Amino acid sequence: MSNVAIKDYVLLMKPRVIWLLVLAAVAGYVFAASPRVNIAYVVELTLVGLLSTGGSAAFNMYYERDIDAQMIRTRNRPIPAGRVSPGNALIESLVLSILGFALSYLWLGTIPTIFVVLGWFLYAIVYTVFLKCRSWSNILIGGVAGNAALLTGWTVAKPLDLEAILLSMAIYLWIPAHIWSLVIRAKDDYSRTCIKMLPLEMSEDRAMIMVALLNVISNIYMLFLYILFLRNLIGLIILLITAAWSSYYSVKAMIKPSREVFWQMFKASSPVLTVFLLIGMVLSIIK
Ligand code: HEM
Ligand SMILES: CC(C)=CCC/C(C)=C/CC/C(C)=C/COP(=O)(O)OP(=O)(O)O
Repeated sequence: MSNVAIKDYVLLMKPRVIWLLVLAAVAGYVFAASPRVNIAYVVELTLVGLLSTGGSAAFNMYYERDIDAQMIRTRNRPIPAGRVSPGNALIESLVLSILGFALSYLWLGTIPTIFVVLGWFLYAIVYTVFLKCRSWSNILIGGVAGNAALLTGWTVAKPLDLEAILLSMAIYLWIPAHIWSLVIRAKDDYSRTCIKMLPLEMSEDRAMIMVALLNVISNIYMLFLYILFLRNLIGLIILLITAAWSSYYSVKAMIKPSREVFWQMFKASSPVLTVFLLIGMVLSIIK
């Protein structure tokens, strides 16, 4: 198999995206296990996370190959570009996913595996197959898969509890601004497809105000969690700076709305969640 082909089979896993899902799962574990963190579980969660989220992403690319061909952002993906056959992509998806589920059960146990399978099913089947072209509520239901990623890690160390749910809600509340900021910026692209997204069902001005506000609400919620659970001034200041940077784009969008500022908001979304998870892990271990 040539290097090009291997690269395309890796691209089917959406590596630019799933690394943060794996970090969410590892962070869930560290939040629950601190200060007694078992590196073996961190490695196992990383491998299970890569396999299961990568398998779900490959299934999404297989199932949505016709939609991907319609959007400028996605038409050069391996299947619409003709570099990987749909059949091979489906095989990769199923092999990765089943291996991920099996290793999760062997290494992590029943409850974490339930969250892995739940996350996979919510994203690959409920969101991708049933809702994406049927209702703008697709991300409100599919977004629970984001909770599942963090809860997979948490339940390796502790039973599910209110703290776990509140922490996982940082991801759930982060998703709408994360995806809808991209939808606003790529409105013409999305409008060519069957995909339903709330910003496409309302005036652009109202969509911009809604997403700008959701972005600020998501940032405030993450700061609230730090104050509630971590109470570390340095960590709070670091998150505050990151959240302020992200919220700056919301303020900019409110003053002078433009599609470009929503691209900047989208690109700022992952760093905010990354800082929240990373600093949260460090503070959990040292507190
Ligand atoms: C229903 C839930 C979600 C939807 C619909 C969604 C949608 C998207 C889309 C359309 C992209 C652009 C992909 C591309 O063009 O390659 C993206 C990028 C990304 N997503 Fe999400 N996402 C969701 C949940 C999540 C979650 C839960 C995480 C992590 C915890 C995440 C992490 C990322 C990252 C790291 C990127 C790359 C961002 C960048 O390029 O700067 N997403 N997402
Ligand atoms: C535990 C587990 C397996 C969880 C699954 C996690 C999860 C929430 C995955 C969503 C991340 C992702 C690849 C979104 C792309 O959305 P999209 O398909 O709308 O993006 P696209 O338009 O770029 O294809």
